[in-house]
Amino acid sequence: QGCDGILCVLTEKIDAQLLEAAGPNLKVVSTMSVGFDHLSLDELKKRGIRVGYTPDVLTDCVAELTVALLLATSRRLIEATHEAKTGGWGTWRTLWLCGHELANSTVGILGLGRIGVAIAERLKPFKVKKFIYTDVAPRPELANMIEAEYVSFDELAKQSDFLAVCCALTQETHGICNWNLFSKMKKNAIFINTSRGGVVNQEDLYEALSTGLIAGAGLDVTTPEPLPTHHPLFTLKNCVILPHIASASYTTRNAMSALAANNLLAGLRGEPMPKELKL
Ligand SMILES: O=CC(=O)O
Repeated sequence: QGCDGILCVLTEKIDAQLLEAAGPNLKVVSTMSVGFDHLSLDELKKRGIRVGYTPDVLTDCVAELTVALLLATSRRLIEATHEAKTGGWGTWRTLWLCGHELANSTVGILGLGRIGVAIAERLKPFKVKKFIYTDVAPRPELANMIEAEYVSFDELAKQSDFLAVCCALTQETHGICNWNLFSKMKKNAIFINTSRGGVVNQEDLYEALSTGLIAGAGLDVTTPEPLPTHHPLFTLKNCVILPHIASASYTTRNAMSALAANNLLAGLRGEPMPKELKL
């Protein structure tokens, strides 16, 4: 109540109720995140409150984690360490713990932005054959950087050996990764999500993974967060779940903190913010 600025993280909902409670002094909301689906932008705009966020500084870190999660899922690393530790490691067996490799594969990106480009740049040296992407419209400047081809949503589903979700959570993308998508994907496909849990219909994903419709999924984000430990997805060997750590390096979290603080201070002083969200 009565505060001039709010610095928040992605788990804190900034909605009408909170803004009402804060009252008319509130000038700026600064979130320490690139995502802003936890902010009611209409309500903020209506009240003339400025918004800061932290794009760019986390791109490399998030892309790196996405590649790590993709490899952990496709090469079954979590299962493998578990087997090694718990006595499952017997004689060398021809097809034991086989996974899927990136060489000669098609990688699909759902929502091509800075992070999608950074992921593709990192995957290219693994000898990926082709990058494809879909978005609301073609994004030639970004796509040219990674020689990615624009395809329809259906083609993305059909052609991808690896599918990385990199889009923001909006009304349009809510639940977009559902049975319609999974049922068109290849049996060997690996689904990776480091954006927001809300883009995935988790019941459909569970069905797809447990019936072998797709080969595996790596999720850094879920609904809800934390995902309850009894959630069915945790029972699946072909589902690797991380606790939303994509930007968790010391360097990146320090950069995000500093940027969020500087956004807040600039907003309070009525100066241009280093990274302001245009409302
Ligand atoms: O998920 C993390 C972020 O939005 O920064």
